[in-house]
Amino acid sequence: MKLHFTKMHGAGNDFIVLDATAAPLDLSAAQWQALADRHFGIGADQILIVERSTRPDADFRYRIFNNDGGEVEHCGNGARCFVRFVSERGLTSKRSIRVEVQHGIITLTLQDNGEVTVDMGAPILDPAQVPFVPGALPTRAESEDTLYGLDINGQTRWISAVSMGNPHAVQVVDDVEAFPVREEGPLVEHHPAFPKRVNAGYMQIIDRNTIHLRVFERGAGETLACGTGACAAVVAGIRRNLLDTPVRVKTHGGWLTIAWGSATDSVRMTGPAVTVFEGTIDLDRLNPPA
Ligand SMILES: N[C@H](CCC[C@H](N)C(=O)O)C(=O)O
Repeated sequence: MKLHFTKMHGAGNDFIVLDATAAPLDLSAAQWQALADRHFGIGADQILIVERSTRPDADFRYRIFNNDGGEVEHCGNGARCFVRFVSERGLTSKRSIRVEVQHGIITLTLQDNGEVTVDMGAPILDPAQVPFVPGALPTRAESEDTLYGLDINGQTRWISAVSMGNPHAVQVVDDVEAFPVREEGPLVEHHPAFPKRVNAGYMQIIDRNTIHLRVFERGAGETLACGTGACAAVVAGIRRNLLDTPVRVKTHGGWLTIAWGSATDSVRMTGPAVTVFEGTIDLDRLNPPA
């Protein structure tokens, strides 16, 4: 089965984008994983599926698969690429579109300078909805936020639990480049207090309007940037009274700008969305390792 795809990235977080507006695309988790494999397939952090929405209040539907083959609720960098994709392929003449994701409707807008702004909706702060089950974990109040102490390799790591539709555990660290993100990230990702696993964010506060951020993503490992992770980190930093909106977020793949007014406000993310190349792949020839 031949598949036409577009390879894109948002601040270095890279995607295979597939147009399923004419016909549905339902592959197995193993096939998604094979497509995203960087040696046996095309290679990407996530796969984005573009569909028409059946809802009257949305133009498109957006499905996301991590490179481990699992379907997830949201992808912020992917949302920016989504609107560039539908615009470049002539699937819409609108510059601002409403897109149905698992947890609601988001609005994506192509800016005149080529960047994209996404209204990501309000953060979800109720632990049960993250989902996060703190149980008897130690807690610490800091301004409006409640921090939870995870035992990671015998060290207590204090995290904020935030959902942007997908789960995030955000830590503040002194030096994000020196921190053992790749060693500790998987331990946070699979911590039993997160029944659906979790994206592990590590932010260094540069000043009240600037952070450096690394994210060990659920189902993908450390990526060059994580859009929902940047939103979750800024929400946590503002609630801890460490940051003021708007916040510039430096990632290994580039800069994002995140704005958030208050608890019920939407988080607004602005950043790049780049089309790298297009191609065709024959699914029947994909031979991932057993
Ligand atoms: N790994 C994430 C999905 C992709 C999020 C990220 N690439 C973004 O830009 O938000 C999860 O399992 O929730």
